Amino acid sequence: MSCAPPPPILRLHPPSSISPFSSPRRPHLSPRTCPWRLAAAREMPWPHVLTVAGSDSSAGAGIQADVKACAALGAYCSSVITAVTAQNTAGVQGVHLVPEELIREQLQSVLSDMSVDVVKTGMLPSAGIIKILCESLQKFPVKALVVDPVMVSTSGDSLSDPSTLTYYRDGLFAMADIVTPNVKEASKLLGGVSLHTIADMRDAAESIYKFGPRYVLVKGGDMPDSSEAIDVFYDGKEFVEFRGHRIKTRNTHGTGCTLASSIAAELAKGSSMLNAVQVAKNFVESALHHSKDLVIGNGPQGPFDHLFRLKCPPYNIGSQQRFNPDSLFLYAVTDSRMNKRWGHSIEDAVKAAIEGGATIVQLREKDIESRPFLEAAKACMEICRSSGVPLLINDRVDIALACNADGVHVGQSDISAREVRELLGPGKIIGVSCKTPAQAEQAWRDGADYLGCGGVFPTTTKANNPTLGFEGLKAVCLASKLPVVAIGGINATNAGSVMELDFPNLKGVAVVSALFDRECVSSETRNLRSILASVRCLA
Ligand SMILES: Nc1ncnc2c1ncn2[C@@H]1O[C@H](COP(=O)(O)OP(=O)(O)OP(=O)(O)O)[C@@H](O)[C@H]1O
Ligand SMILES: Cc1ncc(CO)c(N)n1
Ligand SMILES: [Mg+2]
Repeated sequence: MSCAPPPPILRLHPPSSISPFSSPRRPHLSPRTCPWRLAAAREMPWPHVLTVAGSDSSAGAGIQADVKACAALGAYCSSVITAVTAQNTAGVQGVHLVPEELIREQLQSVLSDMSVDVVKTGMLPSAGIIKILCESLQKFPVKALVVDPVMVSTSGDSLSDPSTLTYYRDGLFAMADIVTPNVKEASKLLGGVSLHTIADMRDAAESIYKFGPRYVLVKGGDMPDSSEAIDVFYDGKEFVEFRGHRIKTRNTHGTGCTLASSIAAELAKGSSMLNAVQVAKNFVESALHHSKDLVIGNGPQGPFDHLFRLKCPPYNIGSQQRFNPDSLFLYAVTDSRMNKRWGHSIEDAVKAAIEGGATIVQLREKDIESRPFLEAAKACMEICRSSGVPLLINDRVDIALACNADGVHVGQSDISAREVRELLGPGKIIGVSCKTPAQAEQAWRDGADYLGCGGVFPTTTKANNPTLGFEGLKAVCLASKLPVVAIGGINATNAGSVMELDFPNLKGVAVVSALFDRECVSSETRNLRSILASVRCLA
């Protein structure tokens, strides 16, 4: 590509007159004087990412990928277009830069009006454009800046002028929260060093960090001969390797743009940087997995489906309430043998637990046939829905899907939380039983919503279940940011002492026999709830 000077194109209006409309221009409204803002009864925040990037006519990368990724992850995405490219699945056929003054104008229009949370950059083809962006960001500071230093397309075509290197290194990087080069870009930024191993990627991340960003992620999508796609993250002190399955597919056009936009969307939603990168990495991997056999175009590199989740069950993205960790407060876990012993049906047991104040229910039915289990699960769903209590199913993703349960709880020997997420989609709750910090870390990486940690006390409900004690519970709570519910041998006598531990992420207790191996489930639940509430001062 030749970036300077841009190839001539048919101009609709001369570059000197940026606005084709007659003046005066619309003024920039202040939020305080805006009449429709004053009229709004309640403002709902909408996480907002502004992408400053190039258009890709094939819509797999660039602005088009950014808008789709943000939409898929629930963020609004506005766009300042820096260049228009002619691309398809074979490569880049043409590039035309948008006049710099119009880029400045686009930045001013969006940043002055639209409460942008995070700016994400993609193709910034000229040094002048980077300079304008730096000036605009100084004038309109945002919460975070994600810089994807796009230089070459995966097809090998150049997407930026060599003079941009200095402006990236000496200007934009110092303003960035995270910089996300692929190995080729990292090499260019560092004067052509060759990167072949994870150790090389770490060295590169360390060197790029010195240009001033808060975090660096060197992406390894283009590293050859590996069953894993490994990205190296560096925060100035420690390295984290983000490892995912390498999906065998030709449809990888736009993975880099999508990763950076997904990080931006998660940051706009309030995530920490590590969490944002993990969610983004999982999102790209899932999207590639779901798109691996799609065919579009005749060239060697196709686009993938950012909106793959719309095709996943349960087809109801966005209709689910977000998981509220406080619902773990009094977690009732059913057991069919206990119900049989006391002559309770599953439905009656669940109804009674909710009457007594259970805040979440899990059906853990180990010895019941699938069909009666599903019938009972559907009846329990109705009971739970009408009382606003989430219902999870232990282990059985098929039953959870069939009754549209609120989620699934899995143990260490069940299918992984990541696979459950693939099957259930993003709106559902996933819990994982964990005994160690390493298991907790894995559950978080797999996209779990909460951890069940135990057995805290000896229990007869589960055979061969080692007791962790308070020390084991503490280790898991301290090692994880996820909410935790304690489980194992918890009853009215010892529940208070568990809640008194008062770790910030220890949200409640999960109980089986102390609720269900009793004649009157509702009064046992009520009693336990008042014990917990007296410790946590909750009514
Ligand atoms: N085949 C694959 N399977 C799984 N993950 C992949 C695959 N290819 C790339 N990734 C992941 O996608 C993300 C983007 O990395 P990549 O190195 O492809 O960026 P990029 O070269 O800038 O992308 P592009 O230029 O195509 O937009 C990384 O998290 C990387 O690990
Ligand atoms: C417009 C645009 N931005 C970024 C990339 C990198 O994938 C691309 N191919 N095209
Ligand atoms: Mg790539």
